Amino acid sequence: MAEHNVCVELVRERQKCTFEVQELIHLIDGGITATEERREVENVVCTDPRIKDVVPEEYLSHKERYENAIRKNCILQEILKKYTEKRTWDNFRPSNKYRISSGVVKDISPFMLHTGMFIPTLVNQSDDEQKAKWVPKAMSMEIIGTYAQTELGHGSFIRGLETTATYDPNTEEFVLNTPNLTSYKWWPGGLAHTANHCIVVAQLYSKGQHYGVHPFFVQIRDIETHVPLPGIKVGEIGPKLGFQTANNGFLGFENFRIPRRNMLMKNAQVLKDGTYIKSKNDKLTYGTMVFVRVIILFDLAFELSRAATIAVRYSAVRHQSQLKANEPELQIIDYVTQQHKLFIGVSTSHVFRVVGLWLWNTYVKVNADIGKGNMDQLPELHALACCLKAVCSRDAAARVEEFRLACGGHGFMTSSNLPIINGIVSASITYEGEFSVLMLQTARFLMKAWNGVLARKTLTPTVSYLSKFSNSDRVQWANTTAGIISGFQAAAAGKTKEAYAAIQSYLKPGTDYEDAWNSASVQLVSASEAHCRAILCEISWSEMQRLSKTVSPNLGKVLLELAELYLTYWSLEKRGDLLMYTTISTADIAKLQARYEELLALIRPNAVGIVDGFDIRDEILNSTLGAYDGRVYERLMEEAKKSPLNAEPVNESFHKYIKPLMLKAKL
Ligand SMILES: CCCCCCCC/C=C\CCCCCCCCCC(=O)SCCNC(=O)CCNC(=O)[C@H](O)C(C)(C)COP(=O)(O)OP(=O)(O)OC[C@H]1O[C@@H](n2cnc3c(N)ncnc32)[C@H](O)[C@@H]1OP(=O)(O)O
Ligand SMILES: Cc1cc2nc3c(=O)[nH]c(=O)nc-3n(C[C@H](O)[C@H](O)[C@H](O)COP(=O)(O)OP(=O)(O)OC[C@H]3O[C@@H](n4cnc5c(N)ncnc54)[C@H](O)[C@@H]3O)c2cc1C
Repeated sequence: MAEHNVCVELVRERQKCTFEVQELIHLIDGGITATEERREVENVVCTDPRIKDVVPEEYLSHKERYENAIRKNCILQEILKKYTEKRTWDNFRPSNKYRISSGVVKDISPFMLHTGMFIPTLVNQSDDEQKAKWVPKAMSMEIIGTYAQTELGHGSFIRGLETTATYDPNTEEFVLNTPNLTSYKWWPGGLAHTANHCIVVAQLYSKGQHYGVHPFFVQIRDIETHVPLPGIKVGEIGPKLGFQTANNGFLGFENFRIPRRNMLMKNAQVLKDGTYIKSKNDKLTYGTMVFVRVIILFDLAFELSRAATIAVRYSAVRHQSQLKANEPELQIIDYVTQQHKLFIGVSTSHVFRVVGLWLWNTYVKVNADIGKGNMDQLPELHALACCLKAVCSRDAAARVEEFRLACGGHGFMTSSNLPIINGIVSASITYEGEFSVLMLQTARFLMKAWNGVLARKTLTPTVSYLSKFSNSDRVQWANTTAGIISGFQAAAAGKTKEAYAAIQSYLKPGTDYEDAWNSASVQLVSASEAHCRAILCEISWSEMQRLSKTVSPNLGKVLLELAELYLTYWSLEKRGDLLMYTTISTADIAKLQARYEELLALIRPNAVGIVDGFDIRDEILNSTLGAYDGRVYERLMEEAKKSPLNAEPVNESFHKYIKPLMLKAKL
């Protein structure tokens, strides 16, 4: 970016920066080559003239917006394919594909479920022969798919799904049916008019027996004409709070037949005569959801980095109010309340990225063990993925909303892109497992772990701290990062113990365990949250410490400041818990508050440099407020002028309605 076009505030901010921004960019990307490759492909995509919209997408009708999203995403696929053929991008991460898609359409790609869930399910749930047949076609986009699990009547409770797949040994086919209105598939992204195939999760019946939900590979449209196949009822579910271009659909089946080998058979099988071969673990059917819950953390870190870049740059450009009489109006970033709104969001993006990588590595290891037949660590991975997906999505939505508020009125403009990012992030609290539902899954694991504590068993690594803090009432507090982490673990242990005790207290004679569980469930969710916060604090601190040793001292210092800010912010937010479960005093809290304010001041000079370190191109930011040059007001006006209402000085509604109204008023 040519520095001469940059507004004076951002030039000054960049001069103040105490570390090398390029070094931070390489750290986030995973190396210099990775940065170069990402930039190369972003450059090719974002400078393609076919990608640029003449009319901003938010002015298009619902239908036009979808068609435009498809057109541009097809160009993106074409470019990516061409480049992948040309060279091997060893360092080009899958997450970069997602990142680039934000430079193509502002909202969600209708192909997201193809990449995010259809392909992963084919890879993880098909046997070798099925994989060889389907995966190359899906990878090359010869076929386009989605993941159809949720129904009108059931989303969370997968065992309650109603779509049936009944095996007919005479023809060696499954017959798919949608028995009720509530059994219609409802929500899958790209299902409405994009996909010609999908993974359908349905209740399996064979030889008159019911075997629970299983995944099936189903073609729903003709490959040539795209017309829905006979027996398929498919359409779009309509506008939503966000995800306008995701093309979410509904789907019903009427005696729709698929070959026997279209059941994904890596885990369970149905033989030609209808004999059912059970999976080693029936929860492996839920494997794609675990995978997606893990990668959602990267997505949240990225969306937070976009919102942070917009709000921090804008806050450096924007001047408002005088702190002292006769002095110039302050850059709003110099108000400490503004720093309080901004910097925790910046640091949270780093925390989610490093914890996301840790979770990804855990996932890879556990998955490799599962491949060798060892399922021992699956419950721990499931419990981790559930609470991290739930808490991080909720936190990310709160942070994006705070960034929007930090931009005042202009943050409410669609052209700021904060409302669209808000919609994208809010959706993630619900999809891939609703917040409370996932938190209660982790709580199940915690209750079992507490049984282990009582039985003096050795606990699995992520809950081993429960044993350490099981006996003491209030844990000794220390105003250090190690002390904070111990404090969070003590709070998690205390809450787990209390939730466990609450269940026991509700378990009066004649009360079922499930009812006692329900009565204690507010406490169970609270225990899950505390456990998750302990993990976020412990892992982010150890990872940021490790990373800080791999970079220059100046950058290392900034990374540690961001990590400490995260710990200190959450200690202050959760001071009530710390007062209950540790010996923290009011004097200790005052010290934490003082350190927090000190950290805000330390981060302040580097704030613009830190968000520059996310290295998000203007085309991917899509924001009038966040562009690299800081020409906020010019861009707001340029975008306003694009409103179709500004194409004519007098709108015809004046003559049709307003004038008659005014004339009637005169009478
Ligand atoms: C290098 C990185 C690459 C990065 C690439 C980045 C690219 C980014 C690109 C794209 C991003 C992808 C974005 C994708 C967008 C997705 C859009 C949304 C899609 C969807 O929403 S699909 C639908 C998702 N639906 C759900 O999530 C439903 C939620 N419900 C459930 O999961 C379950 O029903 C339940 C867990 C709530 C309950 O199940 P149930 O069978 O009733 O089980 P229980 O009786 O409660 O428990 C039984 C037992 O099983 C354990 N268990 C449950 N689930 C699992 C599991 N998944 N794995 C392992 N174990 C499980 C449970 O804990 C119980 O154990 P216990 O009895 O206690 O021992
Ligand atoms: C933008 C978006 C995209 C989506 N994409 C897809 C897709 O591609 N494919 C697909 O299959 N699905 C998709 N979904 C569906 C999504 O996975 C479900 O909406 C989600 O799993 C929640 O299920 P539900 O809607 O049935 O909510 P419900 O389960 O009905 O939740 C409603 C309320 O009930 C509460 N509740 C439910 N069960 C319990 C319980 N056991 N204990 C306590 N409280 C409970 C919840 O906490 C919540 O407050 C998408 C959803 C959205 C919003």
